[in-house]
Amino acid sequence: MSEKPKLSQVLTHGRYATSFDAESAEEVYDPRKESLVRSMLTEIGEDPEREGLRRTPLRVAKAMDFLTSGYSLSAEEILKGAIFKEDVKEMVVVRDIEFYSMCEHHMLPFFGHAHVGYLPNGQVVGLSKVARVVDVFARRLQVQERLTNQVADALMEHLSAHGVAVVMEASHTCMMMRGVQKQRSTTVSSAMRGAFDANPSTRAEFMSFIRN
Ligand SMILES: Nc1nc2c(ncn2[C@@H]2O[C@H](COP(=O)(O)OP(=O)(O)OP(=O)(O)O)[C@@H](O)[C@H]2O)c(=O)[nH]1
Ligand SMILES: [Zn+2]
Repeated sequence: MSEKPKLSQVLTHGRYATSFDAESAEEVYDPRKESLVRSMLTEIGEDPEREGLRRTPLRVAKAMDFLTSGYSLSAEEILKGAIFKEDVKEMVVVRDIEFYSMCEHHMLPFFGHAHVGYLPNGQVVGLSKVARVVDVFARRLQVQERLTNQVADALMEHLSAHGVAVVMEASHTCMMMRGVQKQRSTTVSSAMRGAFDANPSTRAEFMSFIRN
């Protein structure tokens, strides 16, 4: 795709197309969001017309759409068609799935790794879909605890598994760049469902997999 599309450019998530304002010959993507970003730039004392910032409202609008694209996706859509019968009973763990989300308090990034385990009940899921489900919920405004629970509940619902375990470890830039300014603290959250909740040895096995 060329840098400057002739008339329109459909983004990968297909929500908006870019076009050109005939009068100013400026690329336009989402006029309302771009206008809000321009106002924000003015409010913080910047000049939205200076060269380095001219395309910033458009870039920010596109970035925000990507970072919140999880609202228009569902775990069900991702998982349906990716679950297949397999006579497996042993625990499956996908670990170190990197994710990027935004805290709903400050709209600043928090990011880290998710570890997801499940106990199959006669069917397994395509492994990439586990990571995609993490992204569906991460690309929204979140708190880490809710994100962790949503991933666990979605997998539990659609896999008909004996159990699901999710552990997330993240750094919150709202605690690093501002506020309490703690650079090295990380937050760990967990959600245990089914056998992982009921059975300490199942939970311990999962924890041993993600520690090594
Ligand atoms: N539980 C939880 N809290 C979060 C998460 N992300 C950010 N927070 C916290 O949300 C809280 C918001 O509290 P407020 O006191 O309203 O915000 P604030 O005045 O900006 O707080 P400080 O960050 O302490 O300056 C802060 O303690 C943040 O650290 C998260 O994912 N989970
Ligand atoms: Zn925050």
